[in-house]
Amino acid sequence: MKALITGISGFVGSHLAEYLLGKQVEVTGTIRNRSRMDHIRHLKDIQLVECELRDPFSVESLLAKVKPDLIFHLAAQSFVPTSWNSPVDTIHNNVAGQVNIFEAVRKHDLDCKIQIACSSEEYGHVEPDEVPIKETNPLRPLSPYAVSKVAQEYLGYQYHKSYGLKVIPTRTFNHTGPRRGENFVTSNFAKQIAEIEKGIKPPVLMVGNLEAKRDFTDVRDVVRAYWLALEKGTPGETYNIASGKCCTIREMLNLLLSFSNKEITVQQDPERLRPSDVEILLGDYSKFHQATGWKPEIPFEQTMEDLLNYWRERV
Ligand SMILES: C[C@H]1O[C@H](OP(=O)(O)OP(=O)(O)OC[C@H]2O[C@@H](n3cnc4c(=O)[nH]c(N)nc43)[C@H](O)[C@@H]2O)[C@@H](O)[C@@H](O)C1=O
Repeated sequence: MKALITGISGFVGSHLAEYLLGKQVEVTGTIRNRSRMDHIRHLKDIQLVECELRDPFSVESLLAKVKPDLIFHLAAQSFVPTSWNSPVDTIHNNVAGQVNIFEAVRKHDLDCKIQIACSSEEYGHVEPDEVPIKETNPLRPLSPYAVSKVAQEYLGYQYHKSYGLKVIPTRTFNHTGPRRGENFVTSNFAKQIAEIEKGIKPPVLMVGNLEAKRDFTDVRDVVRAYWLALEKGTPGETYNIASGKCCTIREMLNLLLSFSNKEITVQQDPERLRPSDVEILLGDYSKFHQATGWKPEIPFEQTMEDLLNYWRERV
């Protein structure tokens, strides 16, 4: 069994590679020349291919060579604030990259299953009586990033219907754990605490909007879900991957602070506020559970402690 992971050097890609190697799957991953390699340097049994997904020729030759049975399409511009600063780049990167993959699969008549990493951000504005959110909820995206994910998902549907591609979109809610990029809120706060503990930074933790509510799953549960999505999911169907619980960003911060014995004050940085923020994301993952048996296993407290310890070893 051969798997291709786009964006293997990223946060989720590196965890997925570890998981697949544990299942004796042959793993090939795409990187770009500016990719950081620190998350995958320890993985000796993977093949790496330099590939710019926005370039159709590069993608075509990759797929002709690898001929994977499974594709996990994770590569994306995934930071919501960047999508306001560079909307065209986000849309181009996320949408064109995926179309190039679909076109190459079609052209080479590859019989593979394709998971596409879609997002709870697609739901965007959610009414109070719509939680926990089911897959049937309207999509009201609130950022260029969210729109790019809606486009990716609809293209998955269209290529499935038009050409029979076995596409399975996963709408994953927030996920975190060791190796989470430092821009994202959980890692950003954990890194600041680790720096304060080491005396590298004054004991003032900078924050944005603490009132938003998010549903966090551990990345190690998420990569298991991606494997199950391709093993047991139905092509053309979309699945929520979530914990079914949510907390405010303030509650998440307080949990992180409870692991530290430093006196830390919290200060809002207006630069960290967004033109529009999704107020609440709380997912219903029962459709995915029924299809695959998956449920999250790692408690949130453990995820956050592991993340803080990850940063304590690095700053
Ligand atoms: C499912 C979805 O999940 C992620 O998108 P996100 O929810 O935007 O993630 P985040 O960690 O940047 O923000 C979470 C919340 O936290 C608030 N917040 C407060 N203070 C800070 C702060 O200081 N930094 C950041 N980054 N956020 C802050 C911020 O305003 C927002 O309400 C991506 O993986 C995305 O790719 C994806 O698909």
